Amino acid sequence: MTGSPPTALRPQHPAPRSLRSLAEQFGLEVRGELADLEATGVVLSSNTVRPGDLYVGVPGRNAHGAQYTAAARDAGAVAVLTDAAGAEIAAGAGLPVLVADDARATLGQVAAWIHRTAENPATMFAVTGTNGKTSVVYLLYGILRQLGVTAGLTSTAERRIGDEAVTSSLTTPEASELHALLARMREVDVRAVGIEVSAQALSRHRVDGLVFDVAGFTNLTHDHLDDYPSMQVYYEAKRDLFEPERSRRAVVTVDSEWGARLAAEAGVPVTTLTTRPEIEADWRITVLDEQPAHTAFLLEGPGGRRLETRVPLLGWYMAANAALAIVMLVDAGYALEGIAAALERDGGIDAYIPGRAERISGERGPIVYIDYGHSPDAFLQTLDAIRRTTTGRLIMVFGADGDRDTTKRADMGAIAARGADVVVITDFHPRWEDPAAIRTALIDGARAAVPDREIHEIADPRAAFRAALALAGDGDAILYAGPGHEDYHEVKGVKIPYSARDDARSALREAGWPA
Ligand SMILES: CC(=O)N[C@H]1[C@@H](OP(=O)(O)OP(=O)(O)OC[C@H]2O[C@@H](n3ccc(=O)[nH]c3=O)[C@H](O)[C@@H]2O)O[C@H](CO)[C@@H](O)[C@@H]1O[C@H](C)C(=O)N[C@@H](C)C(=O)N[C@H](CCC(=O)O)C(=O)O
Ligand SMILES: Nc1ncnc2c1ncn2[C@@H]1O[C@H](COP(=O)(O)OP(=O)(O)OP(=O)(O)O)[C@@H](O)[C@H]1O
Repeated sequence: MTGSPPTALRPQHPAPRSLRSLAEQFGLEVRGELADLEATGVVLSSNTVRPGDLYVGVPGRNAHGAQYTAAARDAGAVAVLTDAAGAEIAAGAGLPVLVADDARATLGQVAAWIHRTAENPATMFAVTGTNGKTSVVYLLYGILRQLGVTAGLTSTAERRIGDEAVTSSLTTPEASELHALLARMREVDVRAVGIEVSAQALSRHRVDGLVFDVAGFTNLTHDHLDDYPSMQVYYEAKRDLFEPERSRRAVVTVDSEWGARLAAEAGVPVTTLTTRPEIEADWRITVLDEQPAHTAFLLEGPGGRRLETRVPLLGWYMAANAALAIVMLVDAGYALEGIAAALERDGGIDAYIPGRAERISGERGPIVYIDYGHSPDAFLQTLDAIRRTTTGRLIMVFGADGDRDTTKRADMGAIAARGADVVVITDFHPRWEDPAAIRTALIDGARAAVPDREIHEIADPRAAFRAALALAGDGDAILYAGPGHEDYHEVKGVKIPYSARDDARSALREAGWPA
């Protein structure tokens, strides 16, 4: 990994594609002269144009992308693809214009064509659900490596090819970035790819132009109700992944009613998986042992197939995530016996998931977990998992996103107050909102649920974590939920450097504990 990673991974030896053929292939209206022009890439932002790229200008919340055609031209774009309104805007910029009815809806197929995604031999795995997507993608990646398979992934945290990684901005990249990433993976002979697919990605055409070999579903709980008017509409956005246009087959966790509905309504063959003894499913997970540093489980499937292993992470749900990854591999054609042998050889699953219940404390002192959970169910599950493996007190530090689903704040406060002995409420990406008002919403939720819970309100996250640490001793646990792998705080449009993991390590050392 380099010190200053590039923002996107692209093929280093792209094969040029004729723009005239592209226009014919996709029935695009051409304004201007294409002559023998060729494109070697396709991008959605003028800021990422490289010479030879096709720039795609789509309407956004703030601007029409066609407004940046001149900037794209100056950076070396050979043409612009946009809609009718964009074509008017781009007219004076001196680039040939390709016109589509809906440029964003065309982008996926165009990017797939330019990067020849259909010829990519890698097995493609998609993972969706409210919580657990990143975890499953890293677990797939880890197990594939244990099997000796060259693997890649894209997640909320990173885009990763072997040991090369860049930091992600979106959970699921825009289609232009995704197909370029897959082309780069093909150049280095990646044979299997795990792709985290958000509901927003499905709604916004980011995974168009790709048919996944196996799609996996974790769960569906309250989140993103700023983007979707109801849980039903949020569910429908996810369900779209489980249609033949997007996937060949699916593995669905049926612990929840949403999962059971999905298994019944999916348009592709479904294999089911559960952790609950009372639910019927093809595969069943039984948790055998829960420890702060690992969870052991038994996976049993059709025809008496079994696999007993452990995942180096806290919580029953990590066993569920690991089992989902294993069943997805089996459905893609990897032999369960081969997986079992590789895991046994290595003493269990070998995976590192940045900032997911990541233990950053040493052998002595309070156990400190930094987690990315920022939804009510994620809080519930992580608190429960820590409670089950901790003898001492449980102190939780958290805040809530500004300018995101405000309806979940009261629940987040309530769940924290019920699950933790002490709650420390702090700031977390206030963005353009008043941070004090966000804290108040969380505190009100907490007080309504448990009026006498010990609650501290400390705006500065560094001070909040140190206050939590001052209250903790050997045998106690601190859950700092929200920041996970992130290395910034977003305040009024500015990303201020802040790594909860680094800061918590420093705080532990300042307090005389190993970290
Ligand atoms: C609401 C939404 O989806 N917004 C996305 C959208 O931004 P926007 O509509 O504000 O874009 P805009 O600023 O109006 O610009 C319009 C166009 O001009 C282009 N432009 C703009 C400026 C410039 O100098 N040059 C240029 O080319 C932009 O790239 C864009 O294509 O297009 C941008 C470029 O692709 C995205 O980065 C941006 O995602 C934002 C950051 C976002 O937060 N999206 C969220 C909703 C999201 O997708 N989240 C899920 C979360 C998953 C989870 O938690 O599970 C995800 O998958 O990440
Ligand atoms: N299977 C699961 N069921 C419930 N909660 C889970 C599960 N897996 C993970 N979590 C919780 O959700 C948090 C986020 O996990 P993860 O990053 O894997 O989910 P995600 O779906 O990728 O989230 P995001 O889309 O926000 O990146 C974890 O730290 C944990 O608290």
